[in-house]
Amino acid sequence: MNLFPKEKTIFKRPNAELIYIENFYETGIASQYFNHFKQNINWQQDHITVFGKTYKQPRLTALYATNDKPYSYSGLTMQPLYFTKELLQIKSDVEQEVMHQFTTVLLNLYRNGNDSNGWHADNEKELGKHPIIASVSFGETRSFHFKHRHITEERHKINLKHGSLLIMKGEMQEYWLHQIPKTKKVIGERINLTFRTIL
Ligand SMILES: O=C(O)CCC(=O)C(=O)O
Ligand SMILES: [Fe+2]
Repeated sequence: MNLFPKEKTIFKRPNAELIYIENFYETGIASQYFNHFKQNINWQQDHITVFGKTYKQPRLTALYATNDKPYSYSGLTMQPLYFTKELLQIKSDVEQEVMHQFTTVLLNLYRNGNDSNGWHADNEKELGKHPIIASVSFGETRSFHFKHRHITEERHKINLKHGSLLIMKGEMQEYWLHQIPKTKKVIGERINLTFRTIL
């Protein structure tokens, strides 16, 4: 039980709302989760197809869900494994904060600064219109960039820290793109969990 109120930063932008909670998990707990997921998740390097060309994804991923619904993006279909006890605990912590139920978590392991996640929106049709996406980060801080599709001045960054929670809602996936760019800095690993709802 955390007796300190969690500090929330709310970014209200045209067609989007983001909420960032830096200390969602305290450092010690976040480090335990990092080590646990590093060892126990079924990490895979899948191939994606973009504009007819096939590439190795520049990070490792895994999919877990409370149902058997697959998740498809960039020409790739992932079949989920069933949630583990640790993933269920985090899902329940996040659900209490967001007041929304999730079915699925996509995990990303960025092995170093060369791993990345290119400009995209989480707008697959199985997520429904205007999905709520909750993203938990463990390990190395990485910069999360987001830009509006039509308003060029609307371009922002948030450093996603160890133990943080970022919530994306509203029309964000329709009007904005986001990415985790590569960095030339020599940095360690980062694990990210993005909770989604696929019914
Ligand atoms: O690693 C992150 O913080 C973002 C992950 C992401 O955008 C995704 O998996 O769709
Ligand atoms: Fe995303």
